[in-house]
Amino acid sequence: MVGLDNAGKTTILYQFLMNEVVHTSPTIGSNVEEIVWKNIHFLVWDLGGQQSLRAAWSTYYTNTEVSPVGRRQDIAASCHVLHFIIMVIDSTDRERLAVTREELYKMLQHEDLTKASLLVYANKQDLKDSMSAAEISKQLDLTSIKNHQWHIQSCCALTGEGLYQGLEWIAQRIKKK
Ligand SMILES: Nc1nc2c(ncn2[C@@H]2O[C@H](COP(=O)(O)OP(=O)(O)OP(=O)(O)O)[C@@H](O)[C@H]2O)c(=O)[nH]1
Ligand SMILES: [Mg+2]
Repeated sequence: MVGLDNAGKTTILYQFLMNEVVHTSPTIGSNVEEIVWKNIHFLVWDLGGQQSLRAAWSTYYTNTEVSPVGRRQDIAASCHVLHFIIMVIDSTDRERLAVTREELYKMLQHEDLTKASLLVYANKQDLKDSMSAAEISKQLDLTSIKNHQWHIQSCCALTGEGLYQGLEWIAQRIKKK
């Protein structure tokens, strides 16, 4: 799970895990949690989005299924593992959408992510000056993405609205494989 700082990644992760809004501070490094939903184990890596930390994102692209916890390596070895990119966007952050776009296309070109599908969360829809998913999709030129499956989902991490619809899209993609 990637995206610029302040997008709401950590808030989303813990909303999934605990059904509540936790107090966050900017992530330095990463958080990793396992979310189980509809019998699917999502091992979610939440990466810090500050500019100085973005260069480190690519170090997570390989072997994302292997966590420091040995038990999960067993799970990874015995199960069908698929990789997804979840990109979280602060839908009010118009000024930095171009930066997000740059980071997104850099990721999609990375050789370790050629098979990854992309879920974009247009977060912070509760704020009245937020851009719609359609507007963000247009600005990011998502329709130009041909080599990756993608989907954009509007959401609000504070209420949880839209979050599971995003996971549902991932679940559907898993079923089709
Ligand atoms: N209004 C509103 N605020 C949100 C929403 N989601 C997250 N926030 C707030 O946005 C701020 C940043 O959230 P984080 O989850 O820490 O952001 P992050 O993407 O993890 O940031 P980094 O760790 O620096 O990359 C916090 O104050 C959150 O409470 C949302 O849907 N609506
Ligand atoms: Mg964070």
